[in-house]
Amino acid sequence: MKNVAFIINPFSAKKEYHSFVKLLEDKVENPLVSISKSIKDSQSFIKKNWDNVDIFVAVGGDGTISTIAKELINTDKILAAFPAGSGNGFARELNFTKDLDLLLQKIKVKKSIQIDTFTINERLSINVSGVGFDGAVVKDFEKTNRGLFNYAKISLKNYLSFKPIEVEFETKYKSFNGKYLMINLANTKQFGNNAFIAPKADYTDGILEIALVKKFPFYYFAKFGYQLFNKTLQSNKFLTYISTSEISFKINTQNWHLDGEYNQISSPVHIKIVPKSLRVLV
Ligand SMILES: Nc1ncnc2c1ncn2[C@@H]1O[C@H](COP(=O)(O)OP(=O)(O)OP(=O)(O)O)[C@@H](O)[C@H]1O
Repeated sequence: MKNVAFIINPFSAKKEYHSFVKLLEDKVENPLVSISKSIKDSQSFIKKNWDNVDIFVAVGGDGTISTIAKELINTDKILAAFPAGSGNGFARELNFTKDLDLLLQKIKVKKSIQIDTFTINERLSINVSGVGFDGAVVKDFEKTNRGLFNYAKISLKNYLSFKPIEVEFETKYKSFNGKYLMINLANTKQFGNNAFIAPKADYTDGILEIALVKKFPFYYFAKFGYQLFNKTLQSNKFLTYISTSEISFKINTQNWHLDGEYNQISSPVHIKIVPKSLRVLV
């Protein structure tokens, strides 16, 4: 199998990493594999193999996929994924599964589509990013050994004491000014683990769904959770959506997560969709 490279993040994919390589070697003769110990490792591997690789397969979670996507934006190179993270939101939305045979079949056919990505003060996001409560949760979550259980535990622990963030939008959207639990920017429908924050999001429409979530009473957690996993948040009274290709606002926190990775971003923020900027294997 020529022109394909597999970039494995041994941190997100620690459980599957050795068995994945073994399985790959059983099915593909001399696969081009890189075990990436850092984002820099991935970047230099991609640079070194740029001319002889058409499809870069990220083996890891959304954070890994995002760091590899960054190198492929606005080029003809194709991104693929073998999901091995804790949430795998992007991989789920783009129909990447743990079925290696299926992935190899798709690689053979080499069909791709161009999807939107977006930037927050020039930093790239491909899936769902957010500020406020979930930014703070991700900050604490990164100190644990990850997993859905730790995520739920940290969320509940932080919730009661969390002070809503204050947001002041540009003139066009000033009617949305106010205090929020969190603001999520959704290019695809889900955070990961089939938690659908924006059931109407479409990664090919040139539009970003901005989910504005008000702080709800603690007893409401179960209902919010139910609707989140049931794709019915659209009707939730604590939630409003703005559909736009570009937006700016001032905000009194720097706690963001970009595709699930904690980031500090200074206010004001400018968010912009980059239409059809990433080629993805389908
Ligand atoms: N290309 C890369 N090479 C090595 N490490 C990376 C790379 N990209 C990201 N990382 C680091 O690996 C860690 C885990 O990444 P990743 O987000 O892929 O897994 P996850 O959090 O388990 O999955 P998910 O985002 O789907 O929940 C992060 O701390 C991240 O900074």
